[in-house]
Amino acid sequence: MCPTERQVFIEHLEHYAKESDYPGLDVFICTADPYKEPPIDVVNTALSVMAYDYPTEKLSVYVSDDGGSQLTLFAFMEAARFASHWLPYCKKNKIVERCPKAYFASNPSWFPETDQIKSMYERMRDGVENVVKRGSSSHDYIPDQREIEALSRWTDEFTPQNHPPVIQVLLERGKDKDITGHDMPNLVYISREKRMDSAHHFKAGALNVLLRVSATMTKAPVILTLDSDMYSNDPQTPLRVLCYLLDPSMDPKLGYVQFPQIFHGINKSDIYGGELRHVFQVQMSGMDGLAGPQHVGSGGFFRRKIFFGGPSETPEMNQDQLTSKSIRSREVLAMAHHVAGCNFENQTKWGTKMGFRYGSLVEDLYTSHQLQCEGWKSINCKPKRPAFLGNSPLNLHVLLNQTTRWSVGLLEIAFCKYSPIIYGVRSINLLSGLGFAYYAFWPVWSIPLTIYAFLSQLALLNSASIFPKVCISSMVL
Ligand SMILES: O=c1ccn([C@@H]2O[C@H](COP(=O)(O)OP(=O)(O)O[C@H]3O[C@H](CO)[C@@H](O)[C@H](O)[C@H]3O)[C@@H](O)[C@H]2O)c(=O)[nH]1
Ligand SMILES: [Mn+2]
Repeated sequence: MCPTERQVFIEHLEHYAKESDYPGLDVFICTADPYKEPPIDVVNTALSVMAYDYPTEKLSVYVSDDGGSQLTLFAFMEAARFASHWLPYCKKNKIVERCPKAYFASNPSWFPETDQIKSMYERMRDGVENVVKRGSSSHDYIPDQREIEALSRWTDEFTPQNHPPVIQVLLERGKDKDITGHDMPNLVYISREKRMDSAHHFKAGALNVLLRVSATMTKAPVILTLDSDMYSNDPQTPLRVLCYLLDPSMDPKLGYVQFPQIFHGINKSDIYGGELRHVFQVQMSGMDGLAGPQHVGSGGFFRRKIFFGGPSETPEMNQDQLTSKSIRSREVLAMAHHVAGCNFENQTKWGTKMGFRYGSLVEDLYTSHQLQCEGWKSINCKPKRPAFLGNSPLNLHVLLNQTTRWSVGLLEIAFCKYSPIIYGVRSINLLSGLGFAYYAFWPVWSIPLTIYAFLSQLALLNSASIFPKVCISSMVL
């Protein structure tokens, strides 16, 4: 039991891995509602990771749109065009802040092309915001026939809860080039199939579709999960992760590297405690001193294989590599649509032994507990410059909604057969298990807290004493 803080030296990475040996990286970004999570913010998150200091031929970004919204797809079509200017701009000028919204808001140093890039960004932003305000994209503004066809899949029968899968490759590396002629990373939009009569399992279901679709296209050994509002704040983050994953002396059971969620825009007094400092700054370092921190939904770099069995098992994955084929080829797209179907998981181990686990709204804690019970370890990575920055609830209504969702999800974990107090007590060390149990039973705190909030006032009104008198003998204890 020893709270752990770690440090890596990225400049030493080159001593034990050449750039050509870096593993592929698939980034998963989830969004679920174009009105609650504005598409321009999701686009900013995607652009910030597309501009990572990582070999472009190894980088792919997959966006899951559970809102099944034409508006989000339209925003990404615009983003793909803007990316061809933004990525070379960042790399040429060694920009650190690669989320365009944050960059232009930060009063950046001015380069000769900054004015032009800024006005391009503003044009894209205004275009996307106007389309969201109007509620639909007008085909007159779209120059590309392929894009018009993609957007015309939104027919009258198409609703967010009932629609076929939509998968659109917006950028393909090796084919699409930026304005300087360099490759751009893959960018793929996915809206999985939804039917009223089949369970979609919320975010866990979306992530499992991303796991499968990416396996038909790129199958990178390393995966990063991000919420739509968590943009990258440091382009060197994947290299930092490689310092752990490629370290020859590292425990081979290391399954994932977790970054804390850090929020921006919280007011100084943080009246709702939205910073969650006890979780992200204190408890995760403590868990790191045991078997490792839990996954916190966003900012987790996973080895793909951990979703297919324990460290000693041979992963039950289809080994046929499709990576040599174009991701726009008919075969690859047919397979991708097939695995994004809502009946694909029937009678399979998805959600029980494979992928993100179903059964709790807090799928991150639930899945990472089970992964640790299977023997996987994790690491908490907390660099000085936050790797990601996200939004936290800024009003009481959103906060109460989030707390209710978390409480329901945590109690689902506390009282199921995978409850940390009964499941894995032998395979995971006792203190780690207690750590997970502490989270799972966290909503129970509401009972003593509510009593404490009312009892003293009621006692005062009724002139009753609730505390022992100083003179009684038990007070000595
Ligand atoms: O059916 C769904 C529901 C949610 N999401 C996405 O999941 C993410 C998190 O959902 P949000 O509504 O923002 O929940 P929060 O309570 O803010 O999220 C915290 O808690 C979740 C549950 O533990 C974690 O998954 C998140 O990473 C963590 O930031 C967002 O990007 C959503 O777009 C989906 O993709 N499909
Ligand atoms: Mn959120």
